[in-house]
Amino acid sequence: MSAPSQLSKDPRNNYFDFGAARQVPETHMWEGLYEHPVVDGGVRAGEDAVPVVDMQDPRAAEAVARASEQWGVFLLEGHGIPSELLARVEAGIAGMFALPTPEKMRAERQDGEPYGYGLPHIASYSSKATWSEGYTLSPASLRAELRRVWPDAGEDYRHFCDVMEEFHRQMRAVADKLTVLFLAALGLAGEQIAAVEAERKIVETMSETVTMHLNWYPKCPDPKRALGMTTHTDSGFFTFVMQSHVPGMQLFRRGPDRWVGVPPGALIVNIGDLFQILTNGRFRSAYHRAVVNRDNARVSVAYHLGPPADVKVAPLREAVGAGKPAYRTVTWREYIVVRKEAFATGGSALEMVSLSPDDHDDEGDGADHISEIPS
Ligand SMILES: C=C1C[C@]23C[C@@]1(O)CC[C@H]2[C@@]12CCC[C@@](C)(C(=O)O1)[C@H]2[C@@H]3C(=O)O
Ligand SMILES: O=C(O)CCC(=O)C(=O)O
Ligand SMILES: [Fe+2]
Repeated sequence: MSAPSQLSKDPRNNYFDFGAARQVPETHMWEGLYEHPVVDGGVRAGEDAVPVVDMQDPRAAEAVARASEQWGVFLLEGHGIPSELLARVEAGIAGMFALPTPEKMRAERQDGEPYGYGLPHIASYSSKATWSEGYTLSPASLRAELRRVWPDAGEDYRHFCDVMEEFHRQMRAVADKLTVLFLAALGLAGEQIAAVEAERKIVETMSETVTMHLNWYPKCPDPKRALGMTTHTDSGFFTFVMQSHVPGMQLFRRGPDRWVGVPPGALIVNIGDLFQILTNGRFRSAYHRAVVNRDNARVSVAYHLGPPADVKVAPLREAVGAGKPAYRTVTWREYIVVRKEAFATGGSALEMVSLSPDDHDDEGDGADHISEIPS
């Protein structure tokens, strides 16, 4: 059985015990994490303030368009998910990761398998290990999946499944509403969507393919040298990230190069690479990473939405207009392979599927295309 990368780093016991670590070992020590300054992205941060979209605002679609074009990320308010549910999700996840390692390892994700306990794909693309644990789940197979952790299907199991299913139900409803806002932001009205096969397929299938990735970032004795999640863009259409009360997500922005700390509390929406392709580059995906801290362990949940793995994604006719498609057609499955290559070369996966790489301008403001993964 092959172990997830971070778990295999310590040859003495085959997993790394974060709770017992008094310092960051060489295996988990990253260079150059603070090459660029870190600034606060709170509401009063002027041009560094991460955009906020209130779903209840009659002009929400305009705000979605602006934020998706200029940042590729926004904080979502007015979504109606009770904070009490989000607190239960957080407590449930913290409880699951607090289980003894051998119990979690029963659900270890196997090579080539999409779901299970273990670090995300991108963790295996770096030689250094991250200060985190992960669990990837499909809501469709949640109960069967979690029986691997809790074979007795007792009270803890039932409670965790109930909480995560309720979270999924509510997130799915928010995703449907946000999809309508995204389409309105692109100038596509309901009748047009129904009439155009590609758009109809996207709207209908997106919430069937949800993947949840649970992240656990333990307290770290030397947080400036360790990293919770490697710098990346999400690859699907869009992702919701719930990061409760402990901050940790940072966004990379150009002009000047800096990391913007995302304030905790609200639901975060990240535009993914396939959405950038679909909108012919109008909406931009954003590089982000997760840092760790000394005083608090942190939980986050990423709720990834995208097309079925083998559906072809190409720039929408309406987004291309009289211009040219900026990207070739790709499936999500193909794109994940391209992204792995991009990590190996330090390049940009979007650029690798771009039809006119020379047209990209790498200078300028934060919305510009970034052709290398920022360190
Ligand atoms: C649906 C998915 C998006 C994801 C790959 C995956 O198949 C399941 C895990 C997701 C995740 C979570 C952490 C960061 C990320 C880049 C990774 O390696 O695994 C994302 C993937 C993605 O957005 O490409
Ligand atoms: O934990 C975070 O803040 C980031 C998580 C993330 O980017 C992801 O799971 O895709
Ligand atoms: Fe992400």
